[in-house]
Amino acid sequence: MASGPWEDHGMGTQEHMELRLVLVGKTGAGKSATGNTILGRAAFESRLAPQGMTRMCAQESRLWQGYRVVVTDTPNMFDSPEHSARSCYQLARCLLLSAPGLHVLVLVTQVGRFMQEDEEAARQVWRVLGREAARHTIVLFTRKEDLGDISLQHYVSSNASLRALLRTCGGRFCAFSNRAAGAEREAQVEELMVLVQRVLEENRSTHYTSELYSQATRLLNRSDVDFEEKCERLAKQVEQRLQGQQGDGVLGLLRWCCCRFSGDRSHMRRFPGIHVTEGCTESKPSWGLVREEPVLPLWHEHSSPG
Ligand SMILES: Nc1nc2c(ncn2[C@@H]2O[C@H](COP(=O)(O)OP(=O)(O)OP(=O)(O)O)[C@@H](O)[C@H]2O)c(=O)[nH]1
Repeated sequence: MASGPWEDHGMGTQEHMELRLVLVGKTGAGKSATGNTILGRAAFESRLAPQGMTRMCAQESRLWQGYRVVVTDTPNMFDSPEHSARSCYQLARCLLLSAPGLHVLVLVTQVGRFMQEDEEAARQVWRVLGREAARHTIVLFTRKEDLGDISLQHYVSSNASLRALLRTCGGRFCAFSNRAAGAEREAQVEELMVLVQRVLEENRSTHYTSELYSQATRLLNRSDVDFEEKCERLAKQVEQRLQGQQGDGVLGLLRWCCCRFSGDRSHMRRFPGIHVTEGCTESKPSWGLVREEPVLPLWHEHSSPG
């Protein structure tokens, strides 16, 4: 059974409790290589490829201090804002593989190459999974060796977008050199697992779930439908959800303003990207002063998702 920081999570005494980690990020960020570091073996194919190496979500696991750490590797599922059928299918596959819900979402990005696509990957994955998934997110930087003499802390504090992203993720981040081997590699895994432990503590040891995950679980219980068919069916639900959200904007604005004017900010987290420009006060609401914010969420201006 687990020892040290892992023994007291209220997760029961069952051997090999599952910890489901899902790796997401843009093409070439190092998701597969990170998965291999965590697993301690070359389980996923990791190679530089202009169009992306990983085509299908895949899952592998290892035992770690009495836990079964289950890692789901994904392709870039958010390569176009239009949400292609391929992306919806991969999202569905990812949900089915990690049902009934993920414990930790690992957002993988490269040191020195944090770009709009990384922000987009984060926003899109939270859009599909639900905004509260940010509470389960850890940002993991690959190519740690490229930092040279610069500390990771210094690196992240020098970029405003990164700072915003990390605030949204509760300040949970770490860096891997996926070229590392042996003790150095295991020390990195240990560092990540300390953050995983934090996520568990902050979420009362429960996994993250959502309506789509519930649908995935219901589908998994159907013995009359094969896995491919389950993926196809859930992909339709994913597509509908994404389409539904496009029409949710006005309703979102309305709800958001109502929350703001009533002083209740608890619902604001549900509508990331909606921002009130200067001049819109609680005593003087104005639709004209409300706009969609193209970058990360508004809540880092007001409160973190605590
Ligand atoms: N030097 C160095 N190279 C890395 C590191 N992590 C990943 N790479 C390299 O970056 C390239 C892309 O890595 P992948 O793991 O395939 O990236 P991915 O995000 O899974 O890519 P797709 O599956 O194509 O979306 C590979 O050539 C890796 O060897 C790292 O920490 N250091």
